[in-house]
Amino acid sequence: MEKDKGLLLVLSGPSGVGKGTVCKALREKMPELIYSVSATTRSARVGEEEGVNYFFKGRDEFQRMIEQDELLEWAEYVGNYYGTPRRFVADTLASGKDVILEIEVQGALQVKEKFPEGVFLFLAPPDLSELESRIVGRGSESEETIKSRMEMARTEIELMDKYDYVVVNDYIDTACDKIKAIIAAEHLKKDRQIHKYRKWILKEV
Ligand SMILES: Nc1nc2c(ncn2[C@@H]2O[C@H](COP(=O)(O)OP(=O)(O)O)[C@@H](O)[C@H]2O)c(=O)[nH]1
Ligand SMILES: Nc1ncnc2c1ncn2[C@@H]1O[C@H](COP(=O)(O)OP(=O)(O)O)[C@@H](O)[C@H]1O
Repeated sequence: MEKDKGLLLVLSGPSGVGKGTVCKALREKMPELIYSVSATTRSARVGEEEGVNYFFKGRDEFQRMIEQDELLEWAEYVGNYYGTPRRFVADTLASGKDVILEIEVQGALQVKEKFPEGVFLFLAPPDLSELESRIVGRGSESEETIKSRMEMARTEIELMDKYDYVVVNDYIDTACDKIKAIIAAEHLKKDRQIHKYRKWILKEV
């Protein structure tokens, strides 16, 4: 019999909302969750490692990956390209494990077109002023970039209703707990475990 496929989870939302932070905390709480490492043309930041944070590519190599259909989705974001290697996601799902993609909104919507059975989570800020404080607090952007990220955030928030779930990132721990509960519920639904529990309670197994 074919092994059950894992769940494809897509965590998205505006820049600075806390996707990276929440995803890291979630992976610590759920080590069984497999993280998809993206390819990007942006240069590595201090402390980032090839194959761990990203696969760092030149523009030509990235273009080749697009042409050879090696990416499940890709997007240009603030002057750089980002994309999800297709093969890794397909192989991991086929082996029965859950995969999480942490990607921006344009890419998430492309995945939804190709893979509607995925679980699409939008991480939302408690409000726009808190989002701005987080971007400013991170200290990685110039004033001009902050302004363009805030403008982009408004457009991205407009697309929130295309997602299956909206999780407000008020506190990292509670956001993680909400995502964990969503994953558990999606498994129950997918694996039809409710039937198994019913039989078990009625002592039919
Ligand atoms: N579409 C898409 N977006 C990605 C991918 N990998 C990362 N991103 C998103 O690209 C944006 C910029 O990422 P990065 O340069 O690491 O900056 P930071 O996440 O804002 O610190 C973030 O919103 C990431 O979630 C990918 O494979 N595809
Ligand atoms: N729940 C939260 N409460 C307060 N600050 C947060 C929270 N989640 C993330 N942050 C902070 O907000 C900033 C942006 O988070 P980051 O994970 O880099 O966002 P993204 O990956 O969405 O761009 C970081 O400085 C991070 O420490």
